[in-house]
Amino acid sequence: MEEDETNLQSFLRWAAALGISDSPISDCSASTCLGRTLSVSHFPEAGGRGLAAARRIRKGELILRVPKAALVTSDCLISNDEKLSAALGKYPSLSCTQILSIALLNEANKGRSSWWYPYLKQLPQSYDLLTSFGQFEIEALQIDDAIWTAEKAVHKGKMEWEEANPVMCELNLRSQLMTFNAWLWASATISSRTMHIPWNTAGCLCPVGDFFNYAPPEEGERSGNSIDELLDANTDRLTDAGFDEGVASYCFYAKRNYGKGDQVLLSYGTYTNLELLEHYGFLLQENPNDKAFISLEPEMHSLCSWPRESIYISEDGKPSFALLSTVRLWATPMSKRRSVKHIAFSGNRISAENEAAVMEWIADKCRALLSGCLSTIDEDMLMLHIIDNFQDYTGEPELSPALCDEIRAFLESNHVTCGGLSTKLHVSLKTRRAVYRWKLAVQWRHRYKRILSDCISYCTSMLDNPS
Ligand SMILES: C[S@@+](CC[C@H](N)C(=O)[O-])C[C@H]1O[C@@H](n2cnc3c(N)ncnc32)[C@H](O)[C@@H]1O
Repeated sequence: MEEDETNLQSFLRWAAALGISDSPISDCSASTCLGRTLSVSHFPEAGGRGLAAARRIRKGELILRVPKAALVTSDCLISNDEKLSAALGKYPSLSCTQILSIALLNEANKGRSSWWYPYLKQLPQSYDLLTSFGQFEIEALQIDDAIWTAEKAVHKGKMEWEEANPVMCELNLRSQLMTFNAWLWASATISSRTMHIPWNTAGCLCPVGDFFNYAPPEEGERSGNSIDELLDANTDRLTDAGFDEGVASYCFYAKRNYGKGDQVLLSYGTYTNLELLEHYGFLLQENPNDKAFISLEPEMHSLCSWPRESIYISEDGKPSFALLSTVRLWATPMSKRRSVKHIAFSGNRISAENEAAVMEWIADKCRALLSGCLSTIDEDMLMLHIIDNFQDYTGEPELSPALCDEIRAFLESNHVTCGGLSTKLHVSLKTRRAVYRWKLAVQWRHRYKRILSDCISYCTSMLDNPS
C-alpha cells in the first residue's frame, strides 16, 4: 500500500514536469499536477481509483489539461525507437490498435529505462473485459447474443495476437510479454483507457486523464469526440473532453457541478451493459442506456427496414419504437398492411385489438427468453450472494440443481475444491479474479433478465389498461 502511494506521488510529480495540470494557469515548476481542482481518491462502488473534486467545481470549468507531448501515441513511441519502427515497417497490414499494443508491450519490455516507466507503473496489472473471459464465464452469461459477443471478442483477440507475433519475435520481447495474456493486457489497456485523437484511430493514452471513471451521458447530452461536437450549444463551452488543437492539449471539462470530495466522472460514450463489459470490463447497476435485444420472426424483417440495433427493450422495460412499429404491422392482417403502414411507421397504435396482440407477442417472447435460461432471476440473486461470500462457501444442500451445477462447473474449471475455498488463505489471486469475472457475468444476466421481466409487467399493464 505504502509502495503504491509512493509510486503515485512520483507519477504525479513526473506528470507535473510534463505540464499536466488541473490548474487553469500552467506552472511547470509545480511539484504535483493535481491538488487545486482534482485529487486521486478511491471509490470502491464506482470504479475504484478515480478523481475527486478538491474544491467546488462548476459545470463547464476546465478541470485538467494534458499537453500533446504527454500523450502516449503510436507515433511518439515509434518515432523514438528505430528498432520498433523498422520491425513494424515490415508488417504493413497490422491495424492501428495492433500497432499501439505492440508499441506498448515494447515499452513495457524496456522496464525502468522506458521514458514512460512512471506512467506504465500506474496501469492496472489485469483487466476483466470480455476478451479475458474463459469458457465457464462466457457460458455464465446464459443469453445467446452475449455468449456470441464474448466468443467473437476472444476469437478476435487471438487472431490479432497471432498476427502480431512475428513483430514481437523480431523485437525480441521477454517471453512473458509475448504471451496471449500479455496481449490481452495491452489490448485491454487500449480498449479501456485510450481517448480519441483526430490523427490516429487507435487513440492515445492520456496520463492522469485516464484516472476519470465513467458516468453515462445525461439525457440529451451530445455525443461526439471532435472539439466542435463537444461544444455545448447553450454554454459555448466544452462539456466533457477532447483534444484542443488551439492549446495543443487534451482538455477535460466538468460536465456538471460537483461538491468538494465528489467523484468527478467522464462520459466515455453511450453503452449498454454488454458493451461496457466488452470494452471496459465493468457494468452499471443503473444504466439508462442498457437494452435487451430480441430477435424477430423471420417474416417480420421483410415488413420493416429498421436496423437490427433499433429492435430492443429499453432499460425500463419499454419496447423500442422500431420494435413496436414492426410488431404492429406484422399483427395486422396481410390485406390491410398497406393501408396502415404509415400509422405503424409514425409510431402510433393501429387499433385496440392490434395493440393487444402486439403486447401479447412481446410478453410471450420475453417469457420464452426467460424460460430458456438455466437460472431464474431469483436464483441469480442468490448466486450473487453466494459469489460475494464465496470464500466461506462449504456447499449448500438447499440450492437448486441449476445453481449446484454452476458452482460445480466453476470449481472444476478453476481446479479448486470446496475445502480449498473454505480456507481464505488458499484462494489464489487467479481464483479471486475468476470469481470476480463470474460475478460480472451473473450481474449482467441478472440485469438483462430484469429488463425482460419489466417488459412483461409493462405489456401486462398495457393489456389490463388499454387506454
Ligand atoms: C479510464 S479507466 C478509469 C480509472 C481506473 N479506475 C483506474 O484505476 O485506472 C477505466 C476503467 O475504470 C473502471 N471504471 C470506470 N468507471 C467505472 C464505473 N462507473 N464502475 C465501475 N468501474 C469503472 C473500469 O475498470 C474501466 O475499465
